[in-house]
Amino acid sequence: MASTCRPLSPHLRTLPDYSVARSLPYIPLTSRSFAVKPPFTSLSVNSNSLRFRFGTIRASMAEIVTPKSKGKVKVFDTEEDLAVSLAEYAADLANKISKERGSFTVVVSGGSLVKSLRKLVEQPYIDSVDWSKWHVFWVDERVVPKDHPDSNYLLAYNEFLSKVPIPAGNVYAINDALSAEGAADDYETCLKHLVKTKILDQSQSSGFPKFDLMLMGMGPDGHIASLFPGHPLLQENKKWVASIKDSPKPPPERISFTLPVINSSANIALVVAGAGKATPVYTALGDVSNSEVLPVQLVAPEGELTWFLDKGAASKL
Ligand SMILES: O=C(O)[C@H](O)[C@@H](O)[C@H](O)[C@H](O)COP(=O)(O)O
Repeated sequence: MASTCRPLSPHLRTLPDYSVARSLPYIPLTSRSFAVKPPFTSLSVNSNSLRFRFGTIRASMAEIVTPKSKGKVKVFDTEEDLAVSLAEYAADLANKISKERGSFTVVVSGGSLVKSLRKLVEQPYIDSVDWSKWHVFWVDERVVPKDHPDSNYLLAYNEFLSKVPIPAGNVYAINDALSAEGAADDYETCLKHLVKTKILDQSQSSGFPKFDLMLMGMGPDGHIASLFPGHPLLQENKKWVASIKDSPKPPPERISFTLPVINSSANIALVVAGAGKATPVYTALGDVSNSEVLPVQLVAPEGELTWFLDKGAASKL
């Protein structure tokens, strides 16, 4: 069956003016030192320079290198610094991959992640990124109409998509006319079609789709996407997209990429800010052996994993 692979719903189809937010933020350069505890193997403090048309801004950052499977960990003084660096990371990756492959497949979550993408819609990226190559997906979506305040699509549309010239046909929102199960199947069919047409890569080793970049948040309980601690959906190893009707985080009905899809990614950025998430961050990155493995601890992509943390989220490391 051909997927509807819905782009923008009709009432949201008109993209507003995206030539927005051209003002430069002021980010003070500060220095910071971090103590290194096992299992970290090294730590460096440096400053990230971003050259803008009108000058240079700097974001202060410490980088921690963990044992390979835990990825690269970037710790920023502030969430503002984090957002600056995240924009540079995403734009660089997008430009490199778009040139190599002619398309760039990027997946976003809901939640605070979307706000952390705000620097991508500013200069220099608004002009320097080839937005026509972007194909945008959701790692999870709440099964609500697209104009519902709980919709991850609506959130991304308001904060990001409406501000950049990504072609409407490259935005793959769920079909909100279907049940959770139907929407998950439909989204999976959509992905299969995109693999066939070579817009979306496929992992040689797992056979699951291989997205160029997944940008994901993490909940305070260590959940990622709509994969929650102790939930049977964590065991799903055949489906690409699954439905859930008992999400502990409201609303209860959602669809989610499964772990094998997440872990087939070429790049994953886990973006976590705030002291309220320090405990699961410590569980995932510190030298902890917990009895119940958190979903975030199961993130182990084929490619690169990079954590973007602010100092609140990193405060227990
Ligand atoms: O639809 C959702 O609920 C999200 O996709 C979810 O996985 C989110 O990313 C985390 O819950 C983190 O959200 P916060 O960053 O807002 O805590």
